[in-house]
Amino acid sequence: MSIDLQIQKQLRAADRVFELDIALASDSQRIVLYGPSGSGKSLTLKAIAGLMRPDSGHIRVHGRVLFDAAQGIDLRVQERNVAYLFQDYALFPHLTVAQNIAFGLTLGSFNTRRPAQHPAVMKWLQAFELEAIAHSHPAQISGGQRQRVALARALVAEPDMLLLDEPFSALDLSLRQRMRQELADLQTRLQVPMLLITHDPADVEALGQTVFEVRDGRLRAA
Ligand SMILES: Nc1ncnc2c1ncn2[C@@H]1O[C@H](COP(=O)(O)OP(=O)(O)OP(=O)(O)O)[C@@H](O)[C@H]1O
Repeated sequence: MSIDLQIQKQLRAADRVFELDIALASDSQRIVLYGPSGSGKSLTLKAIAGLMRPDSGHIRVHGRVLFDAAQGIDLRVQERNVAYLFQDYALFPHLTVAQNIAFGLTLGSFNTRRPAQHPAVMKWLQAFELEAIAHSHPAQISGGQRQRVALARALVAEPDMLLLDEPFSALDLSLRQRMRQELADLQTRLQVPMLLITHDPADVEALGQTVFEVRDGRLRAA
């Protein structure tokens, strides 16, 4: 099973209460959570990554328990072995492309001085055709290149699952189409299970092998 998740969370803000109550289990390699803004997609993704703690339930990825309220298990973000690709990619502006990718490595092997020489960093620079811009900074490269750098940084630690938050929203239309195809090809090549959240039907079309629709904090099979 790629993922087995059942979580509840109640969030209060001023006079509003939002109830998240999500249960999904799938062994698909490409899962898409699809739904309108404010439906609970990001909260679900954050719970898997360990950035939001559910009130109750459990989360298992690849058979590994990341969270289980009843058993008192709540692995730290660094222990979860899942990669999170943020909507705006969250690259470090003061680090080069190679340094950004190296940052995704576990602390023991992180070497800021010569990251472009690290075998794992070299592998991803080559895989994403980023060698020529290895020493550039994020502000000096294109949107598509930035996305590839963010993907490389997410994948360099060989995660059990790749979590993607609206990965194409920052790109213009033509690039979006191309990057969708790139991501689909990449997923086929690497066989890393991915879970993507989006409100864009074109993402569902291109990448959704298994699709769940999220409405008002709950799922319904799409
Ligand atoms: N810290 C918080 N406190 C209170 N309410 C919150 C908090 N974080 C999120 N919410 C509420 O929970 C609901 C779901 O938020 P979430 O970010 O998961 O939506 P989403 O489906 O990812 O939307 P979008 O596509 O706009 O990012 C929203 O109504 C939001 O206002």
